[in-house]
Amino acid sequence: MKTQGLTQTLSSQATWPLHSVAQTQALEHEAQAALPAHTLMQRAGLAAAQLALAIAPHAQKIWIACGPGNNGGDGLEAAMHLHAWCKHPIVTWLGKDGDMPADAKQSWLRAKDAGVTFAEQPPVQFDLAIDALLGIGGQRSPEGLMAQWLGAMQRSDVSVLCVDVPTGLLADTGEWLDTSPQHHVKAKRHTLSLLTLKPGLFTANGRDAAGHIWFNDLGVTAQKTPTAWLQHSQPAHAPRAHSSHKGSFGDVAVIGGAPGMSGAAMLAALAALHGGAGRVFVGLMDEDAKHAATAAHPPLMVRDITHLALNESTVVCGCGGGDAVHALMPQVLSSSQQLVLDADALNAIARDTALQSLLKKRSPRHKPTVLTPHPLEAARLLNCSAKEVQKNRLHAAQQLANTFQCVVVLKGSGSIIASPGHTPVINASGNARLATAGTGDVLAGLIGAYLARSEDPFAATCQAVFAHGQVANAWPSDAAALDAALLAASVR
Ligand SMILES: NC(=O)C1=CN([C@@H]2O[C@H](COP(=O)(O)OP(=O)(O)OC[C@H]3O[C@@H](n4cnc5c(N)ncnc54)[C@H](O)[C@@H]3O)[C@@H](O)[C@H]2O)[C@@H](O)CC1
Ligand SMILES: [K+]
Repeated sequence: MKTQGLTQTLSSQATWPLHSVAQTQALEHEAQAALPAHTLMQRAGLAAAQLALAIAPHAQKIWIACGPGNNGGDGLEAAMHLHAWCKHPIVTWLGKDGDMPADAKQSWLRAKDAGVTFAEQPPVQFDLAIDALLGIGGQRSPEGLMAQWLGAMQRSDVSVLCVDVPTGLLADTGEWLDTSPQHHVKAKRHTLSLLTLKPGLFTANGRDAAGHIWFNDLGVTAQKTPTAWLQHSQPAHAPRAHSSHKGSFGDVAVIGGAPGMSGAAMLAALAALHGGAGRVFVGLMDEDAKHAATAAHPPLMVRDITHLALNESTVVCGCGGGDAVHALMPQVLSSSQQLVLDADALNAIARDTALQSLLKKRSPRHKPTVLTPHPLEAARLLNCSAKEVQKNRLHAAQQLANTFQCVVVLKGSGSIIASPGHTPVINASGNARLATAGTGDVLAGLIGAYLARSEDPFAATCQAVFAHGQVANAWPSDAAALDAALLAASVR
């Protein structure tokens, strides 16, 4: 077993394994059995103290809020180091003598012996706060003193370093233990994930709660298949061969754009074009919009829907389709070689069990399908509420994928890509710039382009989702606001 692990920022690796709370606890037990007692907590505390110095090198007064369990023990260990390094840590601690885990008790005794300052209340002024209240053992909503201390941290402008997990966040799902407004986090935040990276840090409320994420494996290597993978970057596109031609990169056919909504289909089509599809056909449902669309975008081939070669194309269906798209769905589901279903196409399927049967038949016929629901569309397909979907996004995405034998992209902060037989992926790119109308249409078109030139629908979908988010990440802060048209023109 390695010695003290290294604290890393996530940019050093393209993908990261994410482990559930149960897997992390099993790993912790194994490692503890192989190491001298108390080793892991000492490593955790040292890593937290070192990171505190790195993120706030000039901080003198450091408030460390410690909870009753081992997360609090990590905070107490950190306090000892900061004290030894001539900083001024002040610990407020919720543990009770005689009623605490053995590791945390040892740390408490050692911190007292070392002369660390303990206080009943947080200091009025502090330069850095360390949240060591709850980690992966948090099971109920913080209340009383713990809630007060969390509120004080969250109201302060001072940076907060969360040990392992932001207190109150469920490490498996990224849901808050409660929905109280104290979670509107203001301060700059860092989270040091210990032993493993947990999925809840990257999806649902996790990204806002955790801020900048750091990882230290405490010198322990996780061997088990992870619960999910984090996609943090992606390989550059392979260069196009000189001999390639428009047929080398596949045909995408976009179907949608009912009267008044042709813009949505055009966004998807433009994204497919800029995303590298060889040829992009558009079957607009709004007859009156066809001329204008052809004139405005000559590279797109606007056609009658009945003239599209569905059985030779990657079809993107549903963007701006309205209720009228329902009538087209039996043919789209039966004939399309590869298929991306978005928006109104998903709503049509959710309402009609006959369409659901057609969708389920596609996979056995080797016709890959990608569904791109946002949480409400996913809820309609799963016959539950959007709240239930958000409660466990990994589970909801996998359930949809298994039910319909499709690749599923569950959109939202930390989009999830699931497919039967694959470990799900959480996408790390993207930000709130994408929270604007039409970005979902762009994503559907881009997935179409990536699918059209790939043999592996799951990998192609993961790459397209990452590339879509990456445009928002790279968008200059002083440039015009990123709208869907700019996004469609910028995707690659
Ligand atoms: N045991 C060890 O050696 C190690 C522990 N580690 C740390 O230990 C953490 C897990 O420790 P625990 O399993 O003790 O769990 P936590 O410390 O996360 O919290 C569990 C404790 O808090 C109490 N609790 C839960 N919700 C509460 C609430 N709302 N209000 C008040 N009390 C509440 C529980 O009754 C229990 O006593 C990890 O997240 C990590 O920070 C890591 O440092 C790895 C090594
Ligand atoms: K914590």
